[in-house]
Amino acid sequence: MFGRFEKLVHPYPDALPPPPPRSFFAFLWTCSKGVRPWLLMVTLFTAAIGAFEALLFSMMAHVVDLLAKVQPTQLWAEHGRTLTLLAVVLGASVVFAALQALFKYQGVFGNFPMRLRWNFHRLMLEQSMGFYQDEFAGRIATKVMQTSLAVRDTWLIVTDIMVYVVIYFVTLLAVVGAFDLWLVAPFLGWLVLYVAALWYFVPRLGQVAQAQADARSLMTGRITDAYTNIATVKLFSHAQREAQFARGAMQEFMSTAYAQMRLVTGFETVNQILSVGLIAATAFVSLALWSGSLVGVGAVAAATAMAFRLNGISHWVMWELATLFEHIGTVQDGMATLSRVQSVVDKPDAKALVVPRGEVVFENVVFAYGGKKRVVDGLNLHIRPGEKIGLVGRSGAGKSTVVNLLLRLYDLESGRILVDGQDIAGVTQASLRRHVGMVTQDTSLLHRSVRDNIVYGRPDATEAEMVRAAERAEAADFIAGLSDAKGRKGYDAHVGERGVKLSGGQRQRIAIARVMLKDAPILLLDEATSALDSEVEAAIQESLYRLMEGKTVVAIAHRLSTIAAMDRLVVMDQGRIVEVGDHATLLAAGGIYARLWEHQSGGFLGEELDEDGTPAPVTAG
Ligand SMILES: Nc1ncnc2c1ncn2[C@@H]1O[C@H](COP(=O)(O)OP(=O)(O)OP(=O)(O)O)[C@@H](O)[C@H]1O
Repeated sequence: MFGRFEKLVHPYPDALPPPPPRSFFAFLWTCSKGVRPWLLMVTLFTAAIGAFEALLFSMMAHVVDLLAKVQPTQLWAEHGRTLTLLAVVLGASVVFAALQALFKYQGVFGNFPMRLRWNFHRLMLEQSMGFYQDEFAGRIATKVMQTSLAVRDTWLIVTDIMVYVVIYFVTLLAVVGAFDLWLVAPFLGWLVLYVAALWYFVPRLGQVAQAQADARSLMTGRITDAYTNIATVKLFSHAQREAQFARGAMQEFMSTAYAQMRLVTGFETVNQILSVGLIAATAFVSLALWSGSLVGVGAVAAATAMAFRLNGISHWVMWELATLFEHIGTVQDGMATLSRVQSVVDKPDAKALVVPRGEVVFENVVFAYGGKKRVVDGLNLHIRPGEKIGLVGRSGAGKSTVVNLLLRLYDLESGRILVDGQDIAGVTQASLRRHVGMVTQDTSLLHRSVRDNIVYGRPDATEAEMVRAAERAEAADFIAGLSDAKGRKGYDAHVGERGVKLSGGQRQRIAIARVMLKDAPILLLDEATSALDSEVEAAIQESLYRLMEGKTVVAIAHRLSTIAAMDRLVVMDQGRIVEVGDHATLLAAGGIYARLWEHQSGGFLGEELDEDGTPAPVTAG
């Protein structure tokens, strides 16, 4: 039976929804897709329960009146049917409450936020690199988690708790009104004052909660920052300073906590005064009516009991309203990120890229990060199928940017990039990236096993293919010796967050193995061997050359010796190509390349290439 209700809302729908709208109510409404019928069921049963609770007092009054009139020995004989009916009504209320709980807890409570997380997470994975460079990864994750919960709670507070309160109060007025209209007066008077108190306190509590959330994230941010950069903190012996820095944020948090607690004490007191006033007024009015024989004892008991019960409810409502404001704040905050329109998107008619040859053409490519200064400025380059290009230039010349543009991590300002004649802006991003293998300078690995990290390049690869790739990347030997804290060894060992448990060179070799396994026709190497020592580099260079066979390659390296043997070297400066040629031609030309080479080789400008065409390795200066 639970299972049936648990399956009402599918937490992982297949279809990826478009980014939700950016206005608050539209956002909430869109988020509720797939859950609405069940939210409505919760509302209906809650309304029934609210009405029932108030009617319970009327039933109680009825029983009390019976007791006042009937002889004890005659009670069952005369009123047995009425009492049985009351027992049946009570029993029915249990069924209502159970159904409400099933819809609410089994149907909505867990599934609704998980459905939102699943959708938001997939939307975030589709976001461009630019998006992630503007936002902290941790903040995005927090927004995905928190906003999902806040959307659920906003819906539930409105459709469940508020409905309960309204129905309860309306029924209550009807019940006391049925005793005598004068009895309605204390409750209405209380309502006016209570709403005025809410009017005053709830927005203030909402504001202070918002300030507190900001102060909390500042405090957490400072503390996390210190832990993340613990090496720097220790290196400079700044533990004290860090502690003081965090204390500043803690104090800011405390000031919001004090402000909040003042409001709470204020409201608690006002609420208590109102409740006592209501009980006293109800007792006074009902007793006065009873003295005039206008109502029975039952009405006095029921009206006073209702006044008592309202005391508890009024408390609860204030807190629910205050958290509602907090949730609204969280939703509004998360909305800005989660409803961001994706910037690099597949065209509706995008086809899969086909790469029979591997020709790459840059045509008048212009690009600026965030539309500001041009980082690539009118770049034209024709890379023939199977050609190996070395991209050279000073730091900041735009080399990595060119490589990122070929992967379509960003969209161009103008111009086109063609792969085998197909504009990469018109093909699906997934198909483009399937055809491109890339090894970058700072490889971070996923916190999974070594095997999982390598087969990330080709999930359907066999074990033998995976091991072969590791061997070719000179990684097999050190992998055999790996073990993690849980005793997993070799390819099963987990590598730690971002691969921190491995050395830079080891990480790099796993990354190279991954790309070897992927075996894509276009290969991009961005400082691929920079983290390796000379011995390993020499060994890997061999396998990289093997990897490059038959592929179109664009390689960036600061250590020019590693790319000097490429078919063509392209020298960039300030986003433009300034020199093109092979190693010898560029040296002879005496331009930027010759100067860079001179720096690195200590002035041996005319250095000869080895027999195999590779210049003797030199270390960067
Ligand atoms: N995500 C980014 N947002 C804004 N500007 C960026 C971004 N990435 C790079 N830049 C800027 O673009 C310019 C080119 O950077 P790029 O990384 O392409 O140079 P590079 O030639 O690869 O340098 P290096 O050799 O140091 O890696 C630099 O001025 C850099 O500051």
